[in-house]
Amino acid sequence: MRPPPALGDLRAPHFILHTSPTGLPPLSTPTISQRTSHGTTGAVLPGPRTTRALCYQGPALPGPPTTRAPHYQDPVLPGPHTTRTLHYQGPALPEPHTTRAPHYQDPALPGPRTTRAPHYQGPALPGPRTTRAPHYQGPALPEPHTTRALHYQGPPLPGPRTTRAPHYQGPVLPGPHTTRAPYYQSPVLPGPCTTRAPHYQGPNTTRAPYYQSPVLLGPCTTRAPYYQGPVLPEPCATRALHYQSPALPGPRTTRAPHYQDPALPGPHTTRAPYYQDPTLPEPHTTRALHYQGPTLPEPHTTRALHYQGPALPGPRTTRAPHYQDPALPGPHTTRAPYYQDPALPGPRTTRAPYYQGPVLPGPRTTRAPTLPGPHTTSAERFSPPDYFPAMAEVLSEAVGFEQPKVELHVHLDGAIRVQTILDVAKRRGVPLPADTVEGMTQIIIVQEPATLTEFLGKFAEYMHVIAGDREAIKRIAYEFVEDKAKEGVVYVEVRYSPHFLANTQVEPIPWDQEEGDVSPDDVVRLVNEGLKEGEKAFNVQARSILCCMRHMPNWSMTVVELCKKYRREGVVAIDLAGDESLNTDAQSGHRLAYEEAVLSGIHRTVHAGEVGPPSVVKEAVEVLKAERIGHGYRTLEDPALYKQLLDQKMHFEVCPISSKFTGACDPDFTKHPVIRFREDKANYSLNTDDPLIFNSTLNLDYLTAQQHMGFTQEEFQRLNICAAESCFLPEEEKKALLTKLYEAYGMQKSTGF
Ligand SMILES: O=c1[nH]cnc2c1ncn2[C@H]1C[C@H](O)[C@@H](CO)O1
Repeated sequence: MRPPPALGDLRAPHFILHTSPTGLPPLSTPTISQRTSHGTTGAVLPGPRTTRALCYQGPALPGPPTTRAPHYQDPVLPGPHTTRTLHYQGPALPEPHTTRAPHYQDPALPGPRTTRAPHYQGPALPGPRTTRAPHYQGPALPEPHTTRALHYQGPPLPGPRTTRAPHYQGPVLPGPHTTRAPYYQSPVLPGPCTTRAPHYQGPNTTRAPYYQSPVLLGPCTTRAPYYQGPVLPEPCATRALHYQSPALPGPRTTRAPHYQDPALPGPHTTRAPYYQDPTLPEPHTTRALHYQGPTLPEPHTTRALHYQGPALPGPRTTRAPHYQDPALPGPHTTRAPYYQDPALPGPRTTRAPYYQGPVLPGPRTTRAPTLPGPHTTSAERFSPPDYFPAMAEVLSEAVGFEQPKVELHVHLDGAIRVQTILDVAKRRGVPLPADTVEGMTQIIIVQEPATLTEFLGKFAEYMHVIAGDREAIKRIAYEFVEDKAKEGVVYVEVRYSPHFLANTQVEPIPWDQEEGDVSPDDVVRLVNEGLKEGEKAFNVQARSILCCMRHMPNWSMTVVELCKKYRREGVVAIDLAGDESLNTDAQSGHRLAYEEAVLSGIHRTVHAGEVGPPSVVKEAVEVLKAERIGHGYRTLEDPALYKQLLDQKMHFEVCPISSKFTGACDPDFTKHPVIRFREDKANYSLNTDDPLIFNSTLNLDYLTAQQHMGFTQEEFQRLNICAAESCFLPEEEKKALLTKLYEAYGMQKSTGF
C-alpha cells in the first residue's frame, strides 16, 4: 500500500495556498485557487458531500457525487455509496458498506465483513474470516483459527497447532504442542520428545543446546550439553562427558572422572581417577591413585605410591614413600625420603643432595650441599634437570633478580603452604596420608617431569582439605600475599577456579566433598578479603583472575558473571585453565562466557599452547579474544602465528619450572622457548604457576633463567616492565606501577619493548 502523501506532496503545482503574512498557514480555512496547467482558475465544486479532490484524476466514480477530498479520514461517513479516496489503490472492495479510507485505523468498525485498514495493528479480531496480517507471507494457513499477525509476540495461543513463533523457520514439527519459539529456554518441558532447540541439528536428543537444567525427566533424554562422544548404548548409558557423580545407578556406570576409555572390560571396572592404563587384568584391578611403577607380580601386591602405613607383612613390601627404584637389593630397603640416586655407595647412607632434615646417625650420611667434608655435594655440581624438585630451598639463598617483580601467572590453589593444609586438615578432622610438612610435600610435589594430566591430578591430594572451608580460603589468599612479598613481588595477579573451592552451587561438587554452604560466589568474596588484608599487611598489590576450567564449560557463564560482579573488588580478568588436551567444543560455554567478557569489558587470558598445539593458541586469540596467553610455548611451531603475535605484542605468561614438570617443554632448559622469546624481544613475563606442586619459588624461576638460559639483569628488568605493561590494572594504576618499576630500576621511562 502506498503511504499517505506528505504534506508537501499535497501542494501540487496546480495550487497556491494563500498563507498569512507571517508565512505560517492561516488558522482559518485557506482560500484555494485552482489553476489549471493552462493557468485557468477552477470553481469550488458544488453540492453536498461532493468535495472532489482538487486533483482527482481517477476514473469516474459511480453514483451521486460522492468523492471526498484526498486524505479525508473522517470515519463517520453516513450512508451507502460513500467515499473512495483519491489515492486508494487497495483491492476491489465488495459492496456495500465496505469502503474505508486507506489509513483508517478505528478498530470499532461494526458488523461482519469489515475489512480492516492495511496497517491495522489493534487487538485480535474476533470471529471467523478475520483479516490476515497485511504483510503475512507464510504458507497458507488452514482454517480456522489460524491467522495471526506476522509479528505476534503475545503469550502462547491456546489450541492445537496454532502458535508459531514469530520468526520460526524450522522444519515442520510433528505432533501437537511441538512448536517452541526460537530461544525458548524454559527448563520445565513436559513429556518426552518435546523441545527441539532452534539450532539443533543432531538426532533425537531432546534438549536445547544450552539447556542446563539438572532435572531431566524420563529415560534416554539426558545428554550433557556439548556431549559429542560416541553413541552410548541405552538405557542408563548416557552420561555427560564430565559427569562425576559417584551415585550413578545401574551396572557399568561409574567411570572415574576424566575417564575416557570406553573399552573397559567387565563389570566393576571403576578405575582410579586419572588411571589411564586399560591393560590391567580383571578383576580387582584398581591400582593406587598415581601408581606408575612396573607391573607388580601376584595379586594383591599393589601398594600405593605414597603408602606410609604400618609395616606390611612379607618380604620386600614396604617401600619408602616415593621409592621408584625397583632394583634395590634385600629386604628393608627403605631409603631416605628424597633419595633418587641409586648410584651412591654404601648401605643406608644416601641422602638426597639437598636433604635438610634432622641429622641422621652414622657416617657419611646427611650432608647439606654446601657443607664441608667428605662426600658433600655443592649445589653447582647438580644439574637442575636432575634435582629441581629439591633445589628450591637450597638455592633460595642465591637470588636471580633482586629488584621488584611483577607476577601475572600463578594459581592460588597451586600456591598454598603445606603447613596450612596440615593445619586445616587437623582442624576439620580430614585424614591425610602424611602429617608432617616434609611428608606431605613429597606427596604433593611432582618429582619428575610428567604430563599435564598427571600434574593436574596432584590437586586432588589436598584440595578437599581447603575447599568449602571459609577460614581456609581466606587464609590461603592472605598467606599468598605474604609469600609474594617475601619474593620481592610488588604486583601480582593470582588466579583460581571459584568452583574448585566451593561445595555448593557447583555441579558436580568437586573433590568428593559433601555438599556444604560455600558457593563459588562466597569463594570469590573470601579470596577478595584475604587478598585485601594481605595487601595492607605486606605492601603488595594483589588482583585476581577467575578461571573457567576446560572440562567444565557449563561453569563458565557463572565465572564471567562473578568477574563482572566483583570487578570493583579486585577481580580483573577471566582465564581458561585445565587440561588443554581435552577437546572442548568451539560452541561451548567458554566461548559464550568470553563473548560476555568482551561485551562487559572484562580482561581475558587463556591457557593455550602449553601442551596443546598452536591451533589452541589461535583459537584463544581469534575466538576467545585473549589479550594474554598462558604459557603459549607451542606457538613457535606455527611461524606465521608466532609472527602475528609478536607483531601485535601479545603477552606470553611463561612459567619455566612449571613447563618442565608438566612435560610442556623439553626438560633441558637450554632449549626452552623463552630463549627464543627473549631473542625476539617478545612481550613475556616469568612466573611460578604452581609453586606448591613444583616445590619452587619465583626466585627459582629467575635463577633457572639466569643459570641455564643466560638471562641478564637487563632482560629481567625488561620482562618485568613488559609484565607491568600487560597487566590488567586500569590505565592509571598501571602507569603508577610502571613508574615504581622505572624508579626501582633507575631507568628512564620508556616501554619495555
Ligand atoms: O599449568 C597449568 N595448566 C593448566 N591448568 C592449570 C595449570 N596449573 C593449574 N591449573 C589448573 C588447576 C587449578 O585447580 C586450576 C585453577 O587454578 O587451574
